Amino acid sequence: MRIALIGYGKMGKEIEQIALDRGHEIGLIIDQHNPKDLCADHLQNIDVAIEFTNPDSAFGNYLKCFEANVPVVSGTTGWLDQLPEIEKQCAEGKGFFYASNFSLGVNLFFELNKKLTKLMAPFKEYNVDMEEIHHIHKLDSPSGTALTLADGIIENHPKKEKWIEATSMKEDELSILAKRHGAVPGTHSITWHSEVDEIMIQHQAYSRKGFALGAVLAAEFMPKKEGFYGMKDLLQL
Ligand SMILES: NC(=O)C1=CN([C@@H]2O[C@H](COP(=O)(O)OP(=O)(O)OC[C@H]3O[C@@H](n4cnc5c(N)ncnc54)[C@H](OP(=O)(O)O)[C@@H]3O)[C@@H](O)[C@H]2O)C=CC1
Ligand SMILES: O=C(O)C1=N[C@H](C(=O)O)C[C@H](O)C1
Repeated sequence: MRIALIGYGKMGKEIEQIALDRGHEIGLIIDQHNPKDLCADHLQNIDVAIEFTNPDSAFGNYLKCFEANVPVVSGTTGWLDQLPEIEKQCAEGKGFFYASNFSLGVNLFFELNKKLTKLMAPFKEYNVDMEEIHHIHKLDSPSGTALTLADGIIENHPKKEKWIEATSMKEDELSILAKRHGAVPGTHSITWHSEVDEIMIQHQAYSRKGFALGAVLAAEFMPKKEGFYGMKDLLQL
């Protein structure tokens, strides 16, 4: 498979290594210094583009790939206000795969979070909050993963209506505390606490390898596909 890497930073480089190990070819590399190369001519022989850039660049990159009819796998976070336009283009025949987190472990953690929320919801003795810790270079906050976890709680808890990036005493608000520290690849913790005890579930990434492998597996899934896909389609969760 010929892959275009859009974004050649921490994730782009990790993905390149795994893609080469799995026998793929990197046909094009785009970063901030050469974004003009992201045009239909250069994308001609590309089977799939993998996009890991930043919240401001991602949407424009998707549209350029769509113009060239190249399906996109994207892990960039912080652009979801433009999701309706991407969904519209997918309904019209473009191919797009998005995950706030591509690791197998986090996607199992998403399911565990929903199940635990359903179990805890009837017990008013317990309230819930979330903490995420990432490296100091991260641009968006809370993380995309934290927002997916928050959706999993809000959809399954009758009292929680919205998340807030602060400590909240309000019953309808889910507090998310975002911390930035050193080179942490990504740690997410959810704590259900009562006056007498607490139950905590946590996912801690040891490196970016799990994210990168998931993105390459998604890329292998996407060539010639139309529509909007996510990890549930890939992992059949
Ligand atoms: N879904 C998931 O599983 C994961 C998602 N992420 C997300 O992926 C994104 C990237 O993360 P990470 O690799 O750590 O970030 P980095 O900052 O290390 O890399 C970003 C890359 O994007 C490039 N870039 C910036 N603007 C453009 C542009 N207009 N066109 C093309 N390339 C551009 C940068 O170029 P230059 O080097 O020249 O500045 C750099 O190569 C973030 O949004 C992060 O939250 C991260 C890990 C896992
Ligand atoms: O920026 C990162 O590094 C990460 N971003 C994703 C997110 O926002 O959830 C996934 C992972 O946590 C690493």
